[in-house]
Amino acid sequence: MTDLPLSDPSLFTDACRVAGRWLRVEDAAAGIAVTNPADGSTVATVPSLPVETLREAIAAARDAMPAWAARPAKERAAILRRWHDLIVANADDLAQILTAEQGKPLAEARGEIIANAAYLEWFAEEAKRVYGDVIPTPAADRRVLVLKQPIGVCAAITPWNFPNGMITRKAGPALAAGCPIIVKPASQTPLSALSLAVLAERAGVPDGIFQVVTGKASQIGTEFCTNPDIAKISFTGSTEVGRWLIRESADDIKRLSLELGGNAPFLVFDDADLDAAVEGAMIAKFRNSGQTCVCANRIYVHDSIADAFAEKLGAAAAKLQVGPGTEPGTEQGPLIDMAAVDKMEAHLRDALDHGAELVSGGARHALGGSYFQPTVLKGVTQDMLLAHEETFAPLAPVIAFQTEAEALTMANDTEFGLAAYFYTRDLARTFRVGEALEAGIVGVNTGLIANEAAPFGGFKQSGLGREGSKYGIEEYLEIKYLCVAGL
Ligand SMILES: NC(=O)C1=CN([C@@H]2O[C@H](COP(=O)(O)OP(=O)(O)OC[C@H]3O[C@@H](n4cnc5c(N)ncnc54)[C@H](OP(=O)(O)O)[C@@H]3O)[C@@H](O)[C@H]2O)C=CC1
Ligand SMILES: O=C(O)[C@H](O)CS(=O)(=O)O
Repeated sequence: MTDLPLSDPSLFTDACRVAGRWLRVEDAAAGIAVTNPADGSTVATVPSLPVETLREAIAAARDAMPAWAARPAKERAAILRRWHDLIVANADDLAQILTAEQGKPLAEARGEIIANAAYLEWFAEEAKRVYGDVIPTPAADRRVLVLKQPIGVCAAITPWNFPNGMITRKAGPALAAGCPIIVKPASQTPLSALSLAVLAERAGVPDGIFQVVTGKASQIGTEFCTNPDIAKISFTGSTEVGRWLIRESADDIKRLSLELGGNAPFLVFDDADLDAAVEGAMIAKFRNSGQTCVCANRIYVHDSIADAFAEKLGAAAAKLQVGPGTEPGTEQGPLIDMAAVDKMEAHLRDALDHGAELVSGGARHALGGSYFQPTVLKGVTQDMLLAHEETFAPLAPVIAFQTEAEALTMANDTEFGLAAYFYTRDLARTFRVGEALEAGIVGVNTGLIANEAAPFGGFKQSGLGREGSKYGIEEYLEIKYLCVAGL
């Protein structure tokens, strides 16, 4: 079935999980080939399910929900916890599967899996703490009781950049709240989702509660948006598709959580620890080959240290070992596809044509395919393309600024507002800048900001809702109050 070096080969499956059955390409009219970006080889072919099968999955979720929601939270929590433990125990195998379809280095794949399995553990705990309220009312003979109830059948549409983690982030709170969830993973990276379904079954997640469907995105998206049995859609991906989901689901007023594009600014003030800022920028920019929604897209550095910062960043970037994710020592894998390379080159060319200077990198990598040299530019200005569009690739542009006010104006000059970062040792500036940045997540003296205890999500066109933390489960709950009279 696969030549990947797995301790447990049964974790690798090309079958979708629908209504308690495993459906292969033979059960569908067509298949979707999954390609290894490291060498272009075909890893597997998953089914392109017809809409009738998708409707079956939705009906199975609807039918399975009452029993799941009625189980004591402690029981749902125990199942989520078991699923978490199985993921952690099998993290090496899951990393192999992830790297084979996505390209990131094995260590990063493992990191993604462990860090995001933590959302299952976190929400297993939160399941037990979905508290209501008793509210005093203006009438002496009445009380208002506030209950929180599961929102209904949920659908998740997830991207290729975190094929494992974006699923546990959504499934954790949904299942904890008492909701079933149907996941449609990215067509480029469905195998991680399918392996999670194998482990969910082993953990005791009942049939219909966690299902994975693969197929034509627009067809699945339309069904999710228009099927009356779907109450909520949680999406991570491009802003364009996020807007489409809002429009398409408007008639049914579906609940939506949207984690969309970013264009994160990374500010380095003249009082910052320069080496720490370089280290943070390396993580915020080059993790996952620059393909994270919280990637530092624009690096603003005080004019007095901009050249020194660019040289240090360029030197660090030039040292990154580029190669197949499975090769020991690899720090940057291939980009997901050639379209990603084209976008990187368009941004690079535009910057160079308008006067930016190359500090390091700047070309496709000798390995060919979608490998690209980690690249650092200086002398970048705010009018260049890369200051306004998410590059989603290993391109680090350094833009000099003179004053804090100017840095903030440039940082906030975007329709996006997911993440922002800044480096300073000045306490007053920490609060001033932290409060002024228009972003849902602000990293202060760090380039790594996500964890299960924190609310992850954006301002402006970066989306709606939050994942993780005590706030994350609210996205999967409805508030109801009982007005009890005649007391
Ligand atoms: N916020 C983030 O983490 C991410 C941001 N992006 C940004 O988006 C850009 C484009 O990446 P891309 O992969 O095209 O992102 P998309 O938004 O197209 O894809 C993300 C997910 O949405 C699905 N999808 C696409 N069209 C529809 C539709 N009409 N209805 C329902 N689901 C749909 C995809 O399915 P399928 O794979 O089958 O097409 C995939 O599962 C990136 O360069 C980056 O800037 C991308 C990925 C993640
Ligand atoms: O791209 C994303 O969705 C996030 O960047 C993943 S992470 O930063 O939370 O790992």
